Amino acid sequence: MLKVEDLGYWYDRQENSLFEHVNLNFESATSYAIVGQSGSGKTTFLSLLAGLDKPRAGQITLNGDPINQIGLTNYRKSHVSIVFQSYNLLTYMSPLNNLMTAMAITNSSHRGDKQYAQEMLRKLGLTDEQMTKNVQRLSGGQQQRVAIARTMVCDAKLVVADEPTGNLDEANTRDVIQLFQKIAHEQQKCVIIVTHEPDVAAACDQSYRLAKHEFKLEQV
Ligand SMILES: Nc1ncnc2c1ncn2[C@@H]1O[C@H](COP(=O)(O)OP(=O)(O)OP(=O)(O)O)[C@@H](O)[C@H]1O
Repeated sequence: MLKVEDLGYWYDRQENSLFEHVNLNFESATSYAIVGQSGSGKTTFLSLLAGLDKPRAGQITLNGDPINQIGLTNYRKSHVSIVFQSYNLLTYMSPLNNLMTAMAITNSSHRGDKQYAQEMLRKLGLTDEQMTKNVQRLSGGQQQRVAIARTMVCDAKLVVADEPTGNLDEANTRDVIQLFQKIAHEQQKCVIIVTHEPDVAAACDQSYRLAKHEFKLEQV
């Protein structure tokens, strides 16, 4: 589904490239962990996959089409959902309105379907009362569930997450991993998670380690 071809990246004034000649395939209905030492370039790599930045070398294709030809704005809107460590919800809105807004902006096939959004939030453990109050009044675990529900109501087949469990306790981390597995296997999406946590990486179907400027497939 998503193919990384001869990818290279370096920041201006950086002496060495972060990575070069990276070739990887990411398939639908599969979850992937990206692990590696702090500063090795995991977040940078994810930002290229999400179309937030452009590669210095090589290209990324989605079902055979280079993402720069799809157009990065269009690619981000229609093909990718992003989950951040800090949730990145619209803080002046309720969980329900966060989902309704995301469905409208991304032109989801569920656009305008309030019942569907409520059903998803209920599935993720939010009560009817919680889904209509301001998101800032929810716990971190609940807010991350809302961020995950947001990816579930959008049609994008690629879900990328940067340290999605970084602010969560063990129980919430376990729940969140299970949700990502469901998104991969039940919604047939491609889920790519940058993580420092061995338990999160072990729960994914495949794991890649970024080390010494290249990615190695790691058995988990
Ligand atoms: N905007 C930037 N300009 C210059 N250098 C940057 C920029 N963003 C990141 N870097 C540097 O690039 C390297 C890789 O950063 P990146 O955040 O991708 O690593 P990471 O593996 O995700 O790290 P961590 O695990 O600590 O989050 C680091 O040395 C970082 O300091």
